[in-house]
Amino acid sequence: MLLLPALPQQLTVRGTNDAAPNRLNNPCCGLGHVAQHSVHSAKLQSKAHSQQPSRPSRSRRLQACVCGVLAATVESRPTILVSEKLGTPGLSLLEAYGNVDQSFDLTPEQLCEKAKTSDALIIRSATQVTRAVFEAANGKLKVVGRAGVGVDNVDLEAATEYGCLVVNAPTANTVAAAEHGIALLAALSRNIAQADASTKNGKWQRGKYVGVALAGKTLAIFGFGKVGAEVARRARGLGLNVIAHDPFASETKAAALHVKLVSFEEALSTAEFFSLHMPLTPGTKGIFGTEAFSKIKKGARIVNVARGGVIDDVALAKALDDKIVAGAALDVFAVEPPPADHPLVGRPDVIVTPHLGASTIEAQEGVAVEIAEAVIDALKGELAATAVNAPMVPPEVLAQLQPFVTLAQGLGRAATQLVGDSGFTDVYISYTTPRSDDLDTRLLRAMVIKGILESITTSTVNLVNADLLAKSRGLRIIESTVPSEGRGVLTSMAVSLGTGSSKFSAALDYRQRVSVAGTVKDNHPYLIRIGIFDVDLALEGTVLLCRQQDRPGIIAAVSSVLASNDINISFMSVARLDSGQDAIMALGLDHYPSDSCIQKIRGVEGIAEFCISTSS
Ligand SMILES: NC(=O)c1ccc[n+]([C@@H]2O[C@H](COP(=O)([O-])OP(=O)(O)OC[C@H]3O[C@@H](n4cnc5c(N)ncnc54)[C@H](O)[C@@H]3O)[C@@H](O)[C@H]2O)c1
Ligand SMILES: O=C(O)[C@H](O)COP(=O)(O)O
Repeated sequence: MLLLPALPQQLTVRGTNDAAPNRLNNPCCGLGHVAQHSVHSAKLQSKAHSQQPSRPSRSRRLQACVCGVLAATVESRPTILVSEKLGTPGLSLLEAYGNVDQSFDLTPEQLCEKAKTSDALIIRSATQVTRAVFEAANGKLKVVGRAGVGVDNVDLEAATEYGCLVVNAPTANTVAAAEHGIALLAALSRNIAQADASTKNGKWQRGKYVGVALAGKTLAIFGFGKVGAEVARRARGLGLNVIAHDPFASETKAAALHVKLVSFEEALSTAEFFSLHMPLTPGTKGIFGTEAFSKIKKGARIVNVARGGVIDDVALAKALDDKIVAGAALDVFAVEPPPADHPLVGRPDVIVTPHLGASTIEAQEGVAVEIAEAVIDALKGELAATAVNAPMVPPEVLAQLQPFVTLAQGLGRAATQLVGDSGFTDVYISYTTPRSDDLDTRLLRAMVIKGILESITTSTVNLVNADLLAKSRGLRIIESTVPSEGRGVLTSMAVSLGTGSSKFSAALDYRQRVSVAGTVKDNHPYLIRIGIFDVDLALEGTVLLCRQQDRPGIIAAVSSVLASNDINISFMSVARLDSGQDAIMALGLDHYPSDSCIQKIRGVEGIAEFCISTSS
């Protein structure tokens, strides 16, 4: 006997043959007859008769499907911690949806403490969201929203491990950053900041602050992404010749802006001005170091509105001392604010701004709205378009896959519940689909993994971390598609686990894998195969699965035990290999049977094995 762990949804088993007589409502009423009829109906086919249980509305069920993807549903008003100044329009959106806690300048300890009770955290660049924050939150934190682009202040690995979605606002401050880059470029070429300070100091030093022209010079952009491209557009308007280095940029996009893509070395040796616009990653950290400055064109000027860490400050100070670099304009620093003894901040050949790239009224309103919407969507369980640590599923794909999300999770769970003591590492997921060539399986795969892992780990499993958790537990996911007729996205799905043993041996297929298959009918998930038996039962509620001899009386005996324990049967499905051979029966139960009832079922003659699956 096997008592299967709980399914998370409160659902009830039911069948599809709605026109069939409703005799199973009361197991004392003709159950044996109906069961016998079903058994003899077809070889390896089951007949199903059902009572329609009350169920959640379709819209609620679909909402639950999507919420399950991110496990980000929040029952009451969510708590949204805003740890840095956020534009008013974004705050208004957040306040309409949840309880907003605006707490600025938190110490790391205070942030951890607040994370324990916050569903969402909204930050800019000053808040360090470390592993400790996710550890303290322990799953409570569903989403971190970065009101801006750079997420280098968020430990993405830890966020993913804890199933916390990270979203950003990648577009609203692009122009502001580009404009700041251009402003610094102009200021740097004409000594604006130094001349301003000198003049305000009572001096009139026209000879000292002679600048250099931009027009006709070459600007090298490092990082030809959103900001880099906008800087290029503006720089060309100033008469600069623009080249760019970006290993991942498209030639077409560059050509459209009349920008030549070049190697790192060529950019260094060719340009008079440098503007940095790449993200801070392990690959770009300190990329402007001693070696780069040894190759740079003498007298170059550097603007950095990207991230402080991409420049090695000591190496730049040396290059300035050696007059290899003529000047620098820095908006960003490896540590912000920079310490008093920073090697660059106090120099007369360096101008600095306190990370102002995104600080225009327009950009701040834009990022605030962009991030508020993304965070609210995530809290509602919808997939955010600006997810940083989760696959992006386009809305149209999501709409098509929604009905299969519950099925995928249910199959993963059902298969896992049927595994014996030997465990498993190989997970085979097969999609029968008319769209075998372009089916995006990431969402369904994540939900199968969620179904599998939920019963064996305390970690939150969702679309964000499913693949990672599967890998960390040594699971090997093998996906395949089987072409089918039709126009839908999917006909059916099967999940098989590579294990030699099952607690319910009828669940083993011909390859000795625990195997279940299912489909979606009228937006409800159904099991259509267990092992080598075809069945037809809704993947919901409490189900009693029995393997028994195919002979009269057994089904009646089991239902009589249930009836004497006042357990209503809502649905049944019977399948057999051949007349007189093994058969399996699935009974939907309104209640979970008591221990004594289970003992009595165990005692029914002819029952070889049975198990109970329940959602409550
Ligand atoms: N100072 C500010 O206030 C401010 C404002 C906005 C953005 N930023 C920063 O500016 C940078 C760019 O932002 P974005 O929105 O354009 O990002 P983006 O992702 O659109 O562009 C970044 C580009 O850098 C490229 N890149 C990656 N590695 C590279 C490498 N080793 N060498 C050259 N290029 C490389 C990428 O291919 C990409 O095209 C980010 O670091 C962001 O945080 C700063
Ligand atoms: O990455 C960004 O978006 C910029 O660095 C802006 O940072 P901020 O929001 O702290 O101004």
